Amino acid sequence: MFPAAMTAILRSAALRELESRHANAQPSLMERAGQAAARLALALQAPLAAPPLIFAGPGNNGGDALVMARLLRQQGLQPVVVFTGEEERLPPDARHAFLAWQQAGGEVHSEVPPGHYGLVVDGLFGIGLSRPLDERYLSWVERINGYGGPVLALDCPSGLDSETGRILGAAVRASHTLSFIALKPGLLTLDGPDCCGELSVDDLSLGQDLAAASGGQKVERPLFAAELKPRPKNSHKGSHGSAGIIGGAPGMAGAALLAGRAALKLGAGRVYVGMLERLSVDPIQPELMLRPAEEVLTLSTALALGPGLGQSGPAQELLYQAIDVPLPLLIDADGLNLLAKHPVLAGRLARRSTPSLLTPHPAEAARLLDCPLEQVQQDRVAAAQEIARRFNSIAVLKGCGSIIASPDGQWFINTTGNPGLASAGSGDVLSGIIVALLAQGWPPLAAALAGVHLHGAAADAQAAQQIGPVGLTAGELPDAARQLFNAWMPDA
Ligand SMILES: NC(=O)C1=CN([C@@H]2O[C@H](COP(=O)(O)OP(=O)(O)OC[C@H]3O[C@@H](n4cnc5c(N)ncnc54)[C@H](O)[C@@H]3O)[C@@H](O)[C@H]2O)[C@@H](O)CC1
Ligand SMILES: [K+]
Repeated sequence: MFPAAMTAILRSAALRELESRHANAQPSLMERAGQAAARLALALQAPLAAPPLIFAGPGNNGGDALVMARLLRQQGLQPVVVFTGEEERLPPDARHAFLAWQQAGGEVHSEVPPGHYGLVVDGLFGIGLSRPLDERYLSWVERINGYGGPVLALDCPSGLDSETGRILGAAVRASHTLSFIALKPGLLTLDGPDCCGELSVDDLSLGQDLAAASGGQKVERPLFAAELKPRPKNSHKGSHGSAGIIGGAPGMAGAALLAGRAALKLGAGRVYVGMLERLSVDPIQPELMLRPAEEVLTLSTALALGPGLGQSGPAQELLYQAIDVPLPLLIDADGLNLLAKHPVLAGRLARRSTPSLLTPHPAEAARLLDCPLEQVQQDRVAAAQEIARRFNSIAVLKGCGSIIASPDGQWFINTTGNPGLASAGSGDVLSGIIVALLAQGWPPLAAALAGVHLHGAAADAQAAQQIGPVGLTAGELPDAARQLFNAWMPDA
């Protein structure tokens, strides 16, 4: 198992609750945070050939930075501290750290003294950032980003909203971020991954409390490893389910074929593709069985509806019928747009007793929630949870740091993947991967987690060979995903 701290993601309310329960801990949580930061700085070694430049802000994040400065000084380093707050307005723990720094002989500066610095430490703001940066802080962030050497952000890169991953005016671009207690959603989604650099977590010895804390989890293989089962030698194609893909209106046949090819390569025993565009064979992948869409509804053991479906009358009718078939059902693309337009269909979906999965990108999510796109991106976790709740479905909100939410309130953030996935057809491949797992009998949440994780990991594997991120095509993903999936399987 992964240690809980590597996977737990807490929103600030849960973090504050944990912090207040440990308000009298010895050493204090702030002392532990400073120790962890000093340890990481020392481990980075090379940047310490010159003094570290440590920015300490007006709150407890600044307090962490001041503890760190004191501990580095004890190690014989000569940190230079720039303090941007007001001493008399510091919260108690940070004020204590401020006085301890002074008692240890440290000085605080209000401007950066000229000199050469080996490492810049960003202790301006953590989870307490509550409004966009003003001119003064914009200019501090610009200075930090213009420095050019390694930058270690404490808890969260300043300017990044740790709840949501939004940049509030400007944000520090760190080379390393050390998150305290647990991960935060904003580090993993939207703009967070571009700001954090190499992300690590120190649980400040609260690991025991994390399992009980209410929050989400980073998607890691142990979450679905129980479903990675070697195949019995005595297998036949009927043993591995039949994935059905419905979509492919005239002019959009490629979407359904991509999903079908992905489903085939992720191990569905049979793949039926029911297209509105009547093709008789996929010459690239003749294993795909192309059938009238209505037939696919009855032949499959799991369904994905939407890739290239269009929003015609027949498309709407197919969605209506698919909702009524008691099989695991994934809905993507125009299937989602139809759901958003037709509340009757949405109501029927929410009342289904077999599992449903929705895989919107942010614009589709906004249509489902009938809200502006910005509202979805302002809080991606909340948006995914609301879709899951409203449609009684597992929701996969795609984008940088895809969010997976289930109707029972669980939520997850996936961190595999790269900009190579931001291209046409990539979502169709994801649908194909997930429906293949559903067809093979995977529980729906495990199928969604594994599918999203694998899809991203396949893109990462391609990028590692310079087949991307620029120019990675969706058609190149299924082979890479297949290779990884087989590598992840335990030996028989
Ligand atoms: N409270 C605790 O027990 C612990 C807190 N820790 C640290 O404390 C941080 C949270 O501390 P705080 O709640 O004090 O919050 P921060 O230190 O993140 O910032 C809050 C301060 O910044 C000001 N502020 C917010 N947005 C601003 C803006 N845009 N421009 C100018 N000023 C702004 C607030 O008025 C407040 O003074 C965590 O991220 C973590 O680094 C750690 O030491 C672990 C323990
Ligand atoms: K920070």
